[in-house]
Amino acid sequence: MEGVGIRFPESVSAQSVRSTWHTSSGKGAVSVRRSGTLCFADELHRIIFRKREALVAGQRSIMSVSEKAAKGNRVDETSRLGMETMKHSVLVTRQIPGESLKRLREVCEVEVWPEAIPPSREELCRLVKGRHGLLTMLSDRIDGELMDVAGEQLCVVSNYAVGFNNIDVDAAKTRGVVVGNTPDVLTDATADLAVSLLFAASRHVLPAGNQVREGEWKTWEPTGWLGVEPSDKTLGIVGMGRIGKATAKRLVGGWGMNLLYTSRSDQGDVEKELGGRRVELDTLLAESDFVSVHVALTDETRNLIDADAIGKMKSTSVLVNTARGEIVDQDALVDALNRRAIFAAGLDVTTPEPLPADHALVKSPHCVILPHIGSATHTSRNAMSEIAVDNLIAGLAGKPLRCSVT
Ligand SMILES: NC(=O)C1=CN([C@@H]2O[C@H](COP(=O)(O)OP(=O)(O)OC[C@H]3O[C@@H](n4cnc5c(N)ncnc54)[C@H](OP(=O)(O)O)[C@@H]3O)[C@@H](O)[C@H]2O)C=CC1
Ligand SMILES: O=C(O)C(=O)CO
Repeated sequence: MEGVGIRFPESVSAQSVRSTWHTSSGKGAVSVRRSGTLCFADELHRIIFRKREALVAGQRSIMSVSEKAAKGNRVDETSRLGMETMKHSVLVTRQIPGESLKRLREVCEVEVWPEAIPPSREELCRLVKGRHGLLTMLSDRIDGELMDVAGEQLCVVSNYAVGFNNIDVDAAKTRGVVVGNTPDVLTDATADLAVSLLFAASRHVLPAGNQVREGEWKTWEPTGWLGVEPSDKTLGIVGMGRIGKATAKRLVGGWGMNLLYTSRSDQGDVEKELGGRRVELDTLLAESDFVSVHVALTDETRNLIDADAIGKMKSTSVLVNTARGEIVDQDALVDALNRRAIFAAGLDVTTPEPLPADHALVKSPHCVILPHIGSATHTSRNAMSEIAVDNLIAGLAGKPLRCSVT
């Protein structure tokens, strides 16, 4: 019997290759050489040579079936065989830093969207067709419709972010698509930025700096640019997750702030370590001098900080948001800042992103807005690339993701 030249790893037994082929194709004699090459009987051999495309499609469906069966983190031999015998096709929706894409290219056919601006919905729909995996950005909306456009073979979406509100996780689950994210490695960078925003907003850092740039700095003013200080004041952390905790550690440890926080889950360790008190949101807003938002964006947290919530804050307080723009009602925030109902705000996230330059928040002298740069350090972004690629490769192989949200 002649060999068709499809190699499989030594770790996969000849018997399992034979039975995998038989159960998946339902026909065709097969033999397995010691060299680790799968060989087919004549007729099938000819078919395969004439219609190589069909073989690839067949293997794709083997993969798709086996990976859907492998949900629940089971790895089966078919998946491993598939990894060895075919090249998956993946789309990376933006250039990402670091070397990890080289690793991806060794196991997959990789297309990277080359532009700095994300693909439009229409372009994304065109690009995802036939892909087995997607490495996506937080600006890409990955919903059931898009997954259907991609096709049944899609098995993994690896988000280049810890937040995954851009992905319809339920739609992914029902389609047997696993979803990964990149937690932990960006926690310090994002907490550092939350603290930077807190100071920038409370000390007018940007408008004061602009005065110098614009040649408007006339003299030292005893009453100019007066701000507020965090030392010994009360910090309110909305959402005591990884970044919330890291932000609290910096401000409680460094500036001796008192800590209030909201959390659905018990955070006994935070109370022990930082002496914080878990309270209802209303209490936190009313008693805090600085409020920093760190909850994930979900249907329950959308507009969590609305006009009513902002109305409970002290007129001397500062609001910081590094989580997601949709968590804060921006119209209510504009109104509060204009009325000086709160002292200032520092935002790394807005809705939409980018926020138009003529938006009232951009124009407000009491609001500092950054272009969503919380995780933008070499260390964090390189580490995010590594995790995102690890997630993608694991998902294609039907293995448990390094960081999974499904
Ligand atoms: N600006 C930037 O560049 C970055 C922004 N982010 C944003 O920060 C967020 C937090 O990241 P991270 O700390 O790593 O995530 P975590 O999962 O550790 O923390 C998320 C927090 O959100 C809370 N939460 C989740 N769902 C709800 C809900 N329905 N109602 C109330 N609270 C809820 C969780 O509370 P509970 O314990 O009660 O479940 C938890 O405290 C990300 O989701 C992302 O949106 C992240 C990185 C960089
Ligand atoms: O990871 C996230 O969720 C971000 O917003 C950017 O790193």
